[in-house]
Amino acid sequence: MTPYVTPHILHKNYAQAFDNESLSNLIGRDLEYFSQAGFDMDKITLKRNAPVASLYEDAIRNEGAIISSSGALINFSGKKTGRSPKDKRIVYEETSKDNIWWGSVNIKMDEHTFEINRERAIDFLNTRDNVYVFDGYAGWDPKYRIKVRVICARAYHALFMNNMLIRPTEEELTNFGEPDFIIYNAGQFPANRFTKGMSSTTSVEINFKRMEMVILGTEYAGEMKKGVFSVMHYLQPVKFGQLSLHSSSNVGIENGDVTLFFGLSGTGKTTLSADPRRLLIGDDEHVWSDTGVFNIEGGCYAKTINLSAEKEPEIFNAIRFGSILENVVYNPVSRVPDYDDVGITENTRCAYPIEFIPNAQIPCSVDRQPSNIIMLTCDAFGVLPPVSKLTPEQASYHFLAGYTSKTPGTEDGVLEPIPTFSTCYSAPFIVLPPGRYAEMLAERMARHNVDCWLINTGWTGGKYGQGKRCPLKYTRTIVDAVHSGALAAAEYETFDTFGLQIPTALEGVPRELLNPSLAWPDKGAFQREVRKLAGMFQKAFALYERDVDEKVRLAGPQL
Ligand SMILES: Nc1ncnc2c1ncn2[C@@H]1O[C@H](COP(=O)(O)OP(=O)(O)O)[C@@H](O)[C@H]1O
Ligand SMILES: C=C(OP(=O)(O)O)C(=O)O
Ligand SMILES: [Mn+2]
Repeated sequence: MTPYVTPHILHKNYAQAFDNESLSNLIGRDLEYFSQAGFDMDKITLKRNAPVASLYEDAIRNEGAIISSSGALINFSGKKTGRSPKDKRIVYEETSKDNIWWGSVNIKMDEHTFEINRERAIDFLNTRDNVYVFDGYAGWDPKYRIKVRVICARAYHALFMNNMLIRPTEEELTNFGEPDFIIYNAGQFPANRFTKGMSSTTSVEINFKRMEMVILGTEYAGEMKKGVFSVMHYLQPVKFGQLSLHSSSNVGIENGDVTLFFGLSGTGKTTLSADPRRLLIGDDEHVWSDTGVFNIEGGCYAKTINLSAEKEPEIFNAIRFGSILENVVYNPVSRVPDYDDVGITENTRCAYPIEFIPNAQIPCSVDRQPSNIIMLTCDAFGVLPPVSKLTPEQASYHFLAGYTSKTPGTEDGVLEPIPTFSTCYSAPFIVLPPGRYAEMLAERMARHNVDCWLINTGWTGGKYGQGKRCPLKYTRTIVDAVHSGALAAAEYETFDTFGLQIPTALEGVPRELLNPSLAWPDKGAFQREVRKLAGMFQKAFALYERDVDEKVRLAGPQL
């Protein structure tokens, strides 16, 4: 079969895009690349940057996808419905060996095993009739962006990355050239457990020397977008000298003030950054550069569990033609999604292009330094106050400690909120030693005089199972007060043991909620949980103690 190249979705004139001459260029160059990589070009049909409509058709025809009542494509990722951190590895080679933070997060893989898995992925892709290619960018700032190529067997995965990467213009696509990073996604096919270094049939691996990623044995689409983030979390500091952030970001419509929201999965980055009073720069991955802030991605990946038009209208309305709903249960007659049904997983998701959010800042970058940093934590112990103001030392301390919980479903095997210390609020994606990100953050915060807030979107009035999660409306009121300046001007009291400054009053938020010692009915139980959590902080922070200033070490909880 002759390989063909389909026009990019943004192209206005299909007829022109099928013009033979412009196509032959692409085919010539791509043929060479794909043949060299081992693709059987006589057998497979390559679909490069295929139109959304045709990806819909293929996903429906070949993968059991369904069109939802609002036009989104409902897909299923199979057995894995969250990330597989235990099966994630980085290749140990001369460029990575002295840079990477090796340890429990970054498991070593040898170069030969990578080649075996890469070949296995390509062999699998060669058994398919259709192989999808999506070429796009990561990073909205042309100075710091990279070109990413995704090669996969499912139309669903191609559409997912069409939504999550930055979509090139027709001209950019024609002149795309060699990609900087390639993802081979053969997720339907297992890794061979007898291959040296494999511990299961799932394998997600990055090779920084080859600048390639191979996925076997998991079809969870989120692995690809977080793979791109891991690469940027490496390249931005190492190659460009810029700070990559696992954060969302938005900018004030009136005064152009920029806010970064750090947070591990499920803490509220996506939910809280979609704010009708502000323009959305991005919901998950950014770079704080010398000149401002830019988004790494071209789309958002929202959790849809218990989603409602009333509570989260921007996200609810982004679920339409072109969006992908992942593992969402739907009514088989009406095709209406049931966001309350967690029968498949609690980690139900929707991936949509960022322009589906009405007040998105496009291009997704600003030439302004941040004014506020919000560190989101989801405290399952119900101990931390819903908001506290951090000193620069406390900011460094909490960033390194990264205390929060893993939310159900996002990682394989996590069934209820599990307290965790996720350094830099991005442990599953961290590549370099945490101190490197923390130093850059502290330096930038000091240089630009940024205010920092710790916001607990987790439990209040009792621990998980007893208290309740901080109602979203109060968290939104708190975030509004950060932006209006009302919080900066508030009166503060000290929250003992943790030494945190908490506002004594804030309009729209009940007084007893602001101070957890008032919210807990059982004071003795509260004190015990405070001490328990403080002890956990101290234990977790021991890892970083030697590398930080005395002042930062003392900024943590004191028993
Ligand atoms: N107080 C709160 N603040 C933020 N999100 C909340 C709150 N209470 C409940 N939620 C829910 O928690 C989830 C947060 O997920 P999300 O914003 O996607 O997190 P992230 O983008 O950090 O992974 C959403 O389902 C949201 O509706
Ligand atoms: C997609 C993920 O991240 P987030 O929940 O931060 O969007 C993830 O952790 O798999
Ligand atoms: Mn998110």
